[in-house]
Formats: sequence, C-alpha cells, structure tokens
Amino acid sequence: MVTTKLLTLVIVVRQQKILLGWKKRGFGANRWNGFGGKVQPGETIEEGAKRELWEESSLTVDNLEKVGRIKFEFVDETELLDVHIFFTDSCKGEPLESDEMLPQWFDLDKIPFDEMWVDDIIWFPLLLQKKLFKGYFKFKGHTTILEYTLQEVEELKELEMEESGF
Ligand SMILES: Nc1[nH]c(=O)nc2c1ncn2[C@H]1C[C@H](O)[C@@H](COP(=O)(O)OP(=O)(O)OP(=O)(O)O)O1
Repeated sequence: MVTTKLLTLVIVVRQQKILLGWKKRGFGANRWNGFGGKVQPGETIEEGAKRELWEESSLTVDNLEKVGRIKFEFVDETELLDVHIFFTDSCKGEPLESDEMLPQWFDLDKIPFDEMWVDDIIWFPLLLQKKLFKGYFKFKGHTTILEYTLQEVEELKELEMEESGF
C-alpha cells in the first residue's frame, strides 16, 4: 500500500542571503537543506513548518508564505513525500546549531547546489523569483531523478488540488 508523508520545508532569506542547514542526521543527512520535517497530529501545516524552523534553527516567524508543493516518489519505496514549501524574509532571532542542523548563510548567487538535494537546483529559481509552483519528482535512490514535472501556478488554491502527477 502506498502511503503519503506530509512534510514541510522552509526557505529563509535575509539581506540577500539564504539560510540553509547542514543536516547532521536522518533523511537528507550530509546535505544543505531548508528547515522542516513531519507535520504532527493536531497542528496545521504552517504550524508544523514554524515548529520545525524553531526546533532546527532557533528562528521564529509570525507568518510564512506558502510558495510551493512538491511530491517525491522513490522507486521501490511505498511512501510518497508531500512537501509543502514556505518562504520567509521576516524571521526573528539569530540561527543556532541544533542536534539536527548546522545553519549557515549563503549569498543568493552562491547557493551550494552541488551539496543539496539534486532537485533543488531545478525549483529554487522559481522560489527566488517569488513564483508559486508545484512539482513531482521520481527518484531512484536519493541522487538520481528519473522523471519530473514542475509548473508555475497562479494561485495558492491550485496547490491544494490533487491532479495528475500530483
Ligand atoms: N528532495 C528533497 N529536496 C529538498 O530540498 N528537501 C527535501 C527533499 N526530500 C525531503 N526534503 C525535506 C523535507 C523535510 O524538510 C525534510 C525531511 O524531514 P525529516 O525526515 O527530517 O523530518 P523530521 O525532522 O520530522 O524527522 P525526525 O526529526 O527524524 O522526526 O527534508
């Protein structure tokens, strides 16, 4: 049976720099990631995103902007990842290392894509242009993309629709 895991991913920008975290353990370890994780029972997706941001970076934020949604499939695995992606340029505090993540600021023109999930270089340009987007990536292992779709959407409500490739 195929199950779907609901996840969040928060991209933080401040003064022309992006904050990424070096994931020290677990899924996506040894890569620069955005902040996020599993949505827990009883919390909204945005609440889950804020909680993970706080737990992993010590940053707080009043509002997160939902900017995208990507589904990931891994061949030979029965769990799909449904990742809701948020953006903020109004975080409060200074990032601190956590058990899971080592945060670091990068210039927006020096994002370390060769040490990130390989899909990131494909959809980050849309995020940085403030476009809304949705996508689907099919992976073999954790480093090979077999196929993908990525499209800009006009309105947030289009991210809620369950349709082909989504
Ligand atoms: N292909 C991909 N590209 C990307 O940029 N981020 C991805 C990704 N696939 C997953 N992610 C993100 C989504 C989410 O923020 C994170 C995975 O979340 P985790 O498994 O770390 O969740 P949790 O932090 O809840 O886990 P635990 O701490 O083990 O409970 O990786």
